[in-house]
Amino acid sequence: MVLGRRGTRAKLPPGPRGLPVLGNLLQTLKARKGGPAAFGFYLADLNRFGEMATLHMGSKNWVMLNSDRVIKEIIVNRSKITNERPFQPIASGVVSRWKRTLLRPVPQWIEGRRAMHHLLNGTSVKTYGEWQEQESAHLLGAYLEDPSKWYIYHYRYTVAIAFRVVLGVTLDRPTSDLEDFRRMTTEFVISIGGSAYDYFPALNKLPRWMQFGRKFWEDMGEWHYKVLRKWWVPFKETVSNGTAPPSWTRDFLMNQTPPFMGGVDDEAMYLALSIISAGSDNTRMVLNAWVMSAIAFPKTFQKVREAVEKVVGTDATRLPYLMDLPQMTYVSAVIKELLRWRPPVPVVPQHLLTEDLDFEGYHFPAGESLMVISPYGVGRRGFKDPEAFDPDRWMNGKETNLLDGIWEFGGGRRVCVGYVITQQELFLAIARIALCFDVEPAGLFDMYELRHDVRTEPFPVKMTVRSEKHRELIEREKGRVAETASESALK
Ligand code: HEM
Repeated sequence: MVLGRRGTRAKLPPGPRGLPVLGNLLQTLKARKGGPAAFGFYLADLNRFGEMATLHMGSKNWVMLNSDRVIKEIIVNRSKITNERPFQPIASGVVSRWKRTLLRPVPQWIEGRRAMHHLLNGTSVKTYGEWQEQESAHLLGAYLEDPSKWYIYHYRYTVAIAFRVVLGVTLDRPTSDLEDFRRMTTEFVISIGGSAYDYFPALNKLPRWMQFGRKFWEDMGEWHYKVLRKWWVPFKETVSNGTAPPSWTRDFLMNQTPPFMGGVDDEAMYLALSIISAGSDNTRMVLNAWVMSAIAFPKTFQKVREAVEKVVGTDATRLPYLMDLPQMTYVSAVIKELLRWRPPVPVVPQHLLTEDLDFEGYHFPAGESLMVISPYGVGRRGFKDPEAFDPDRWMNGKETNLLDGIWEFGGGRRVCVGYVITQQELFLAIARIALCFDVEPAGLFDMYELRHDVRTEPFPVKMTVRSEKHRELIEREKGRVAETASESALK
């Protein structure tokens, strides 16, 4: 959809030289295929062109926003004209049936966004804190039982919280379903900007037999739909037979007058499960990155422990709770540094400009300029020794404001709805694990290789409970919350 004035001549910031027609498309996709580290270096290198750099991506122009200042100016201060999404017939259409909120154009997005505010506003998020404390106690319990599966538990922990927030019930899905759900989320993310059809929308008008590679995306979309139904139908049955406990999905989403988006079942399913999918995978990647930081920079791990013990004491009598978050500022600084150091979302989904914009000598035409927040660009600009993991760089009095200086959650009207929940669950997991467990490398590792997509252990780590007293502390807390959290799901 193009809402702005068209036909005006662009004057765009400089960028790397590209090929005729394809522009920088192949070099960008090649960098992305090289894995998060290679892609990160590629994106960070665009800083040499300045606070903004242009990538010509087929028929589209990505304006990479590399500094805090220009992101505030363009995405936040001008959010009225920068909150649209581009037309993406594959990622949004074929793979998502036009129903995933993240990529929807404004007219279809707005109602879902309002609905999500009911779920994730400041007051509701406080209620979820108690559940997060319960789920994190089970995370520690699972670590005790079989520490070699730490990476599996990270995902269970983040899904269990999102599942409960959205559907009101404790997680009851077997590991195989969780694997499918994770794979679905990863594939969706890869589909964003992953297909030639989204860079050259004209290709979609070719006769069907000439649309090479399209079947791959169609099969993906079909499979995603099946996975979503497998999670949704049992929940819907509990709503129908009156056994579903109160939840936002049961009481708000499925019970709107007039019904949400016309009451279409798939609408509610995509919205509810998209929140679980968005809410779990990124957070688990940050937790894994924290484990990497702990083995690569053990002094920072030690400092987390000291910051926690300064508040809860050194005698293993109590765990940290959410009420401790304001005092444990170093833990908050660790979270910000993780988001800078290893951003799980290397490029924020593109924001389409809907009115022509003249900005600092450049002219960005509406409808064809895609404003792209670049967490690697911002996170590598003006930071001393940016490859080092150094939470102290965030100890500036604004540690607990996760959005200050961090653009990993996007910005403007599309900003992530779940960042407060994320902050709470990362805080609990990091503070509690650092208090109770020793984390050491169990072999060779490369601090750039987080291997988020593998099903096995991504890098070799040995987790050991610190002492008998810490074991007892975990057992006690686990017993206290046993009736309420997803204990069985953590097995
Ligand atoms: C480290 C954790 C997370 C990261 C890095 C992250 C990142 C993002 C980003 C970059 C966006 C798009 C923003 C934009 O376009 O400007 C987004 C949107 C979204 N996020 Fe998050 N997110 C995280 C955690 C969560 C959690 C915990 C939830 C829910 C419980 C959540 C739910 C969503 C939803 C539903 C959207 C789409 C919002 C819309 O369509 O308006 N996210 N997130």
